Amino acid sequence: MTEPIITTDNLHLFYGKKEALKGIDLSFQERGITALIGPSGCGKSTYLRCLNRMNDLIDDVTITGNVMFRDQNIYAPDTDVVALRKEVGMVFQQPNPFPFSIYENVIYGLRLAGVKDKQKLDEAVERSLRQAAVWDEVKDDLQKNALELSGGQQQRVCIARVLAVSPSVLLLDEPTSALDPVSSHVIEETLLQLRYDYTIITVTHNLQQASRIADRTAFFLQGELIETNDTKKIFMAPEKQETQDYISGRFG
Ligand SMILES: Nc1ncnc2c1ncn2[C@@H]1O[C@H](COP(=O)(O)OP(=O)(O)OP(=O)(O)O)[C@@H](O)[C@H]1O
Repeated sequence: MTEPIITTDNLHLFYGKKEALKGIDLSFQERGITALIGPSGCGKSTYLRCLNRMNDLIDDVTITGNVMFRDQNIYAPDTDVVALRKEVGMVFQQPNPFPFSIYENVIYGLRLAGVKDKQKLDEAVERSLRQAAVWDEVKDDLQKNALELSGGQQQRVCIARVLAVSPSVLLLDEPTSALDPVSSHVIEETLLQLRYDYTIITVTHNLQQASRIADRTAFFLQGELIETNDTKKIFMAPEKQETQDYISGRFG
């Protein structure tokens, strides 16, 4: 096995005095999809947000333990958080395009990074929209306001916006839960293609979705990681009783 791309080691997180993550040891190999599952409030989103320091934006959060991205401890004081979030990008539950054109949405990060070369920007737009499987639907009207697209198209433009800055890791927080079944299916198919090139970590409430798309699955309960394994094993032969109870619908 190669070195993991992300490792968390004894990761604890407190919101004020409330401990939301209770010492999570988990690592992710490069490429492929890992699903984070578990009942509401178990800490999935909190954990995901630790991986690119999104919890920094929340008041009164205390984090201890290590989060390594390759050989870099991302909570080290000298971490360049903007550079980190370029490498470890995030897509949220609600599609959140900016209120301007599809083109400008996709190149947003590149503009921030100072890229001005029109040909480079055009290439990045086409590459990213193709990878996000929305190019054919929008290529004739890239100047259209992204807010005029359907929810599913908006979400794929948001994925393209993250891909445009060439990340290594994609974090997705319930990326389909605000979408209709057809759009959700298209996003799932898109992720199944992207898994060959990117390390994808997705939070999902939808166990069928986890079993359809994830190579590996991690089950969280009350701030603890109960079990992680190949998805087939988690669903067919979990090692822990709590996992069995959860996937068979006994709680959550
Ligand atoms: N900003 C916050 N301030 C205080 N407590 C929070 C905050 N965000 C989450 N929590 C608490 O931390 C715990 C874990 O929440 P988190 O959102 O990570 O769970 P989750 O498993 O993603 O839940 P869901 O599936 O409902 O989104 C919960 O008890 C939640 O109430």
